Amino acid sequence: MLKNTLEKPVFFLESVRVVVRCRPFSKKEELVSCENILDIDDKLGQITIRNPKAPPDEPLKVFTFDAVYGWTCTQRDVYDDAVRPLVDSVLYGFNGTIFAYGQTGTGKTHTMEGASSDPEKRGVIPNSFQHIFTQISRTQNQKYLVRSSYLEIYQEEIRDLLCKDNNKKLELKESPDFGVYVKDLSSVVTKNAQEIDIHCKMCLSNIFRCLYFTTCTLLPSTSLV
Ligand SMILES: Nc1ncnc2c1ncn2[C@@H]1O[C@H](COP(=O)(O)OP(=O)(O)OP(=O)(O)O)[C@@H](O)[C@H]1O
Repeated sequence: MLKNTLEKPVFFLESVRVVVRCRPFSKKEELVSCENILDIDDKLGQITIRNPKAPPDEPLKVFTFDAVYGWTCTQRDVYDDAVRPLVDSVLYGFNGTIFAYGQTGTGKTHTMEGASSDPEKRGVIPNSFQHIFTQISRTQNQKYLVRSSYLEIYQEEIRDLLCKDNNKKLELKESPDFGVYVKDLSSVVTKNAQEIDIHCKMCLSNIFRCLYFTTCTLLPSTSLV
């Protein structure tokens, strides 16, 4: 009997988790002596914000999240804690989305893409590709089909970044069978992380982005026991 090496993932109790990553000051912010107004408590998942212009008796504003990551957190820390369990559950057959949100310059691209040349600086996207294909290569009694799509949502308009004519605006639809989907969005079958990387690089030159996400569909097919 062939052994299934895919471990049952640790599921989060919540179906939606909100985590916050606070980036360090940029050189420019240091040069103009920006003042830190945040206090991060990663054990409690809390961020406390002090309004520097407020009178001293004004209460601090405290916000609680599922997790918070301070400026010393590495790309690997963020991946292992916030993303790895979700990707594991996708490999187990569940749907999962990782969505980066924040105002310009807050670190979405750094967190999601990072610098692909340095393994320590790789972000969520390349790390999840690596994770998915490593796990697939270790699984012996299950076959996977990985399809990748790359799209941009900018000012309410959806563009297919794998399509040469990406000026065509796509529509968001809902079907009783698949749920919400993007009509006519192209997808390519990908066999390894490098192939996805090549597709992403082709797409990146076309991006003028405000928000994006990638989707990977994993379709377990025949189970060989
Ligand atoms: N955790 C971090 N550690 C070190 N540098 C960071 C971190 N997060 C972001 N930066 C740096 O801060 C700058 C802005 O980050 P980034 O480009 O990722 O922001 P963004 O949210 O994607 O902005 P935009 O919406 O304008 O594209 C970059 O120079 C990036 O390298």
